[in-house]
Amino acid sequence: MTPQPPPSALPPPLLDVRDVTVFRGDRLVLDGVSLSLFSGDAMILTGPNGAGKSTLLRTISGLRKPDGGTVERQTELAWLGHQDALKPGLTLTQNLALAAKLGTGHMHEVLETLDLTFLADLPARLLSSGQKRRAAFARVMLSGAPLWLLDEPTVGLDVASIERLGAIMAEHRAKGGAMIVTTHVPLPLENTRSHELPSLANAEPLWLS
Ligand SMILES: Nc1ncnc2c1ncn2[C@@H]1O[C@H](COP(=O)(O)OP(=O)(O)OP(=O)(O)O)[C@@H](O)[C@H]1O
Repeated sequence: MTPQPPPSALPPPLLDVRDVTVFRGDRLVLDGVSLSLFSGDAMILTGPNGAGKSTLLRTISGLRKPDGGTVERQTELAWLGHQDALKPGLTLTQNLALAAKLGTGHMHEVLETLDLTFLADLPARLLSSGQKRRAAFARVMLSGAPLWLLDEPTVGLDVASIERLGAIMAEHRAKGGAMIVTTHVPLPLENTRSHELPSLANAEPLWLS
């Protein structure tokens, strides 16, 4: 007979970050950061400019390796960086075509949800900065990934768009997704957890032994 887990056993976290240390140049930016993320979680990553929020998200995403510690995840992720990464001469739909092909989201649905349908055939160079940010976020939705790493998703967004983003995030969590979000403005999200990164900017340069 297959042994069953005890009824009280918690499911494993979608993401488990243990004692992560990262240097940039000769500076220690992340010093032993640990956090876990479970299905339905929304974690707000806070800290002053330069505290290492983007560095942590890039490390979790696998874009850079930690100098110490481990990052374990049980699921696919989608990462939204500072750059919107849209090709100016391609239309919005053309820009999103690859993400739609590789992911499980539906282009029509995602454009509608983000109020981008009326811009679908416009070259990206003609989009406003807030529209570009929404377009970049469309890639995250198109991926269908359960784990979202969102680096300042609200930059350039108006109040209505921030409200819409909050609703999208809440729906993602309700479906079992999870996210880490860096932001310098309050988000319309309930029951969030927060993780504050201290600024190590004034620390003496250190070297790995
Ligand atoms: N390529 C690089 N080489 C060396 N140092 C870097 C590099 N990129 C970033 N840094 C440094 O790493 C530190 C953390 O930067 P990071 O962008 O992760 O901070 P942040 O908390 O996201 O800041 P912000 O709130 O301004 O977006 C900063 O001191 C920055 O100067």
